[in-house]
Amino acid sequence: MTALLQVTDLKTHFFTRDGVAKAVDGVSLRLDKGEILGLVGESGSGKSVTGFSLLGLVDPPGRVVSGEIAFAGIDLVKGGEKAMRGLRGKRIAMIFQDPMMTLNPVLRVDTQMIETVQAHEKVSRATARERARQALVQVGISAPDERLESYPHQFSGGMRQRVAIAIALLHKPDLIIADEPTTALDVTIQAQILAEVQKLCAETGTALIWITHDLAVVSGLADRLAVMYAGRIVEEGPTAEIIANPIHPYTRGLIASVPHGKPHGSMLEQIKGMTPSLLNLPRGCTFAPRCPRADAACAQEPALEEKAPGRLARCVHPHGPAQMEASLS
Ligand SMILES: Nc1ncnc2c1ncn2[C@@H]1O[C@H](COP(=O)(O)OP(=O)(O)OP(=O)(O)O)[C@@H](O)[C@H]1O
Repeated sequence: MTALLQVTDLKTHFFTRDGVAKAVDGVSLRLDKGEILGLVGESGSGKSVTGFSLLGLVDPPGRVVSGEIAFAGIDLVKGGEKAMRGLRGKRIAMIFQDPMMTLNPVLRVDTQMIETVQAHEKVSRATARERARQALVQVGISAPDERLESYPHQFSGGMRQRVAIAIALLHKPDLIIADEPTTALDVTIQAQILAEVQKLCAETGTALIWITHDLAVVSGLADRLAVMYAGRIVEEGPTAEIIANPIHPYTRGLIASVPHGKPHGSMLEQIKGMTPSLLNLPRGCTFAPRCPRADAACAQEPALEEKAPGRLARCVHPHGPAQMEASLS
């Protein structure tokens, strides 16, 4: 089956005065129709830049230097801004952490939503308004007629994010890229929005890339996880399998630092050390200086390899089921 999205060896670098920051350095991803991928990693690992690259939204001093982004068979890197402009907002939509990246503070919600519909489709204002109304209902906003006549500042943070999600859904996109959209919201609202987005994607067959530093958020949402570290994917596979049995020591560290499901007051583990500066990456495995398993073999840069069926990891000392059991007992 042809993938909806096939990213191959994508490199997006920032050419700064202090040197070249390889924010995305050889990322490959595949996403099928309706699939949900969680892109996780600590701050600065290159998750957002990956998302922005897929939408052609990387600004100088950054640029996509090489690789291929095939969306529904269209090469977006070769096609450049022209190919992207026809898809962005229509077949590929983005939801940002700050809904005000989507919303215009000085326009009423109906004006913005109607304009969004009419930007890609020749429909009457009344039809566009009805579509906007339905989209608000879909994301759980009650009294949609009244809400349409409001300005963004008249909404709570959670409601504003729902409106931004409704805008992303207006054209029933094939793919939504969501960059930490619930991070600023309290946990109850987060859970509600996650459940709604999951339901909407299932209903419409929309694929989703959910970018987050919080493994707990995506563990119940994503079909597959891709874990990023210093611009690269270090582990990829089905969510349930990764959570139950992480292969890469970094993923294992991320899981150990999640409070979810652990008794109140229990100690959480921290991954030692700091994320490295992209301008000064260690040679070989970039995680080695923080890794409890590192030894001389890690001086060689590991490749992303299949360690078990459907399970990829970039590590020469991967955890396996046997070691997992031994270390947990
Ligand atoms: N405008 C920029 N100029 C220079 N370097 C940048 C710029 N934007 C991003 N970078 C580099 O890319 C790296 C990855 O950034 P990115 O925003 O993708 O990280 P992230 O994993 O999404 O983290 P966060 O959750 O904090 O956004 C940054 O650490 C920085 O080195």
